Amino acid sequence: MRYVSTRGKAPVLNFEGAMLSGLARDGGLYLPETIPTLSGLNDLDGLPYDEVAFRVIRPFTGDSFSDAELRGAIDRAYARIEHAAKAPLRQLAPGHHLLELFHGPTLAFKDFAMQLIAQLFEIALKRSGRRITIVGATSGDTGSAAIEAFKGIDNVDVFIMFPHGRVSEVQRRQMTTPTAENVHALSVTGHFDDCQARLKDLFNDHAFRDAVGLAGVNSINWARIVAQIVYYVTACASLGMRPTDFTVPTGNFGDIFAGSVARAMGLPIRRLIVATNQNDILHRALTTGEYRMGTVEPSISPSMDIQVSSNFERALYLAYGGDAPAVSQLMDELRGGGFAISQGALQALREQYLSGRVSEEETLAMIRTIRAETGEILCPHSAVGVAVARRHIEPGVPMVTLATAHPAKFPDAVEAAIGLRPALPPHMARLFDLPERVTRVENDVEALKSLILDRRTQ
Ligand SMILES: Cc1ncc(COP(=O)(O)O)c(C=O)c1O
Ligand SMILES: N[C@@H](CCOP(=O)(O)O)C(=O)O
Repeated sequence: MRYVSTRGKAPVLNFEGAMLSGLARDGGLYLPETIPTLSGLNDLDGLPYDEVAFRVIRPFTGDSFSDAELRGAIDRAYARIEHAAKAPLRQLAPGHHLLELFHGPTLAFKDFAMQLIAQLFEIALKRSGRRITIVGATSGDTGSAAIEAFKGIDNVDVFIMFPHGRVSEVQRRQMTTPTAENVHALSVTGHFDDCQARLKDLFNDHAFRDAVGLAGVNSINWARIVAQIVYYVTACASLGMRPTDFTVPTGNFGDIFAGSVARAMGLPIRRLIVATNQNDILHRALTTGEYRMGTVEPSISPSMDIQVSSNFERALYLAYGGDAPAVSQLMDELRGGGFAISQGALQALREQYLSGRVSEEETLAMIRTIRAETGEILCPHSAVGVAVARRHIEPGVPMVTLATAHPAKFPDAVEAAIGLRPALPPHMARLFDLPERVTRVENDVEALKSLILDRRTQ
């Protein structure tokens, strides 16, 4: 399996190379040259999650990992997800199901991919003896999942940038309370897009990149996307492999893009619906054909307060028929504030994705409604998804909404909706008693570089 960059000017790599690179050297994102077909779809129902994960991920990894290495990594990763089904489906209403992705150690869907890639990084680094520096940008959940998954792993230093004052207190404490010396939480002035832009600046400085062995674990990393395909497969298997719709709370477009790869592998996914909060650039782009940046308004679903949606580049690459120069041109225009999608590409995108936007009031109302109707307490991101899904349910077609985080990660929003604060699970009971370790950093790439050079293990 060979991986190519969306911008067409980076070396073609195998799975391990693409995984350890994160962002391609030309600034683009890696994609496989072809998407493999998943055989035996009708034999998957009832199989353990780990077995389905092996069958889904194996075709992407090529000769990078032996079967035994991949199975071992999967077993160790998913042993940490505290639900027998790992990603259980819960019926909210006839025909509407919630795919619960928050039973991992940091209570968000990110654990599914992060736990696995930490295992794969460890195997690859042990084999090569290389040392790397992971830098990540987070609006709260990627960072906590990365710190949890990579803390204490040999040959890796981890630096996570989060926007100062714009993550929930639980998310911040998940990043600032671990004591492992190889992890560093950085509170950056600005918003998530600033963190993500600085991350790309670091990758695009090749001298720095090579000096520190820079690697990325955001969903710019193809290995993240691969691991996120698996739960679409288990959901379809549980629903009898019949045409099914999915609604996905969306920010960086990684989770929904994994759904489109699942469909390309042969899954009977009928519609993929992008659900955004008031930061609705993706909904506007799919509706109008114009991808134009405005200002980010902090919301009660902060993990989706994003304007530069990194994986949209992968979707554009496919919609433009693999025309890397066209994608590079759009990304240049994005630096000036936005771009217009060609008619042909817009039509191709609309064949792949529908979309909807949910206001703050609608999000709160949906948390209340679902609590009253079913007893389930949604996190605000999942509530955005459920609200959009309910506009699109059609008789006879199951709708699955991805529940991307546990409500206890966002107690203020939940309390504003239903007047109670959901309890953290027992393994996080001491979170508010632990001392925090965090460094304040300006939104400045040179300041970040010197901090990383200074703190990383030599
Ligand atoms: C809880 C939660 N829901 C939804 C999203 C959006 O997912 P994606 O960035 O893959 O679109 C995120 C952040 O990524 C998140 O943390
Ligand atoms: N919502 C995310 C933003 C980063 O997303 P990623 O999937 O690209 O890592 C977060 O919680 O950090």
